[in-house]
Amino acid sequence: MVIAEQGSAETKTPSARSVKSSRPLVAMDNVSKVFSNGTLALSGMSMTVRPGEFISLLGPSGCGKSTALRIIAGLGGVSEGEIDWPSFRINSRGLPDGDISFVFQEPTLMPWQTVFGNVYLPLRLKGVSKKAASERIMTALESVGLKDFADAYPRELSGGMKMRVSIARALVTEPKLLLMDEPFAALDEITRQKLNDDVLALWKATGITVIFVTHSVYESAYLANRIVVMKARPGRVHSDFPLHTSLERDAQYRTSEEYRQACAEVSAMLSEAMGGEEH
Ligand SMILES: Nc1ncnc2c1ncn2[C@@H]1O[C@H](COP(=O)(O)OP(=O)(O)OP(=O)(O)O)[C@@H](O)[C@H]1O
Repeated sequence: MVIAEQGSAETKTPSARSVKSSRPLVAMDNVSKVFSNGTLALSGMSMTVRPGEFISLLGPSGCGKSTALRIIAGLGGVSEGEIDWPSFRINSRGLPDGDISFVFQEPTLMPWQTVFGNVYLPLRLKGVSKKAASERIMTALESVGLKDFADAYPRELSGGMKMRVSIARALVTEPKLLLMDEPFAALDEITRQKLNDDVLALWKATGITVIFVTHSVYESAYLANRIVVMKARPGRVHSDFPLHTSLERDAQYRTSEEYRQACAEVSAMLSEAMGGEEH
């Protein structure tokens, strides 16, 4: 059995690192979101995120995954319920200050800036001089394998490399929480798999907490040590469970019986969340 019982106290990660039951990073409590056009995107969504977790937020299109992620990032308010950031500094607007980075589906790079200049942006906005930022920028670029491309312009990079720049830009501020909204959906399968491995390596190396939105059962079963499946219309949590594996998540894992079983079980959970629809 790959999927552990819901609420199991210990969650093994790909590297068998155990997530300590410490103070949550973020807690969504009974959150509802109604947009100004009347769309009820979320209703009664609750989810607690603990340090060191790699959570995959999985659900059908339009179920409110991005909305939930944006609310966690402080990019959108709630209509009802509460969002609590017990581990973050809170600014005068009641929002977490720094410590959270967002990677979108599009790399959203500035074409007139070099790779270095793009990664510098969040530090520049914080008032850090280029000289003082330089080492951190180069470390972030090295962590995504782009140290030799600091002087290149986005037009000179492949889609996968642009996404790596976007990840380096998110990491350069050394955030506690990395929010990723279907970051690899537009990439070819091989590049996607490579970037999945890179994100796992970064997660293991830094101990950062990740919430990763995806449509893909395969991607979520490969990456996450906890899966939150959302139900649509209005969006809320359908199931929330840790994903145990005794294996390293690598090329061998992709062809293992354990991964096949994990995919089958996550897929069954997603079908249940969709009321038995095909996905
Ligand atoms: N700014 C907005 N104004 C009005 N409705 C919105 C807005 N943003 C999202 N919605 C609606 O809220 C619902 C949830 O959207 P959201 O983008 O969060 O879903 P999602 O699960 O991330 O979808 P997908 O997987 O297709 O990206 C959808 O019905 C969407 O049309």
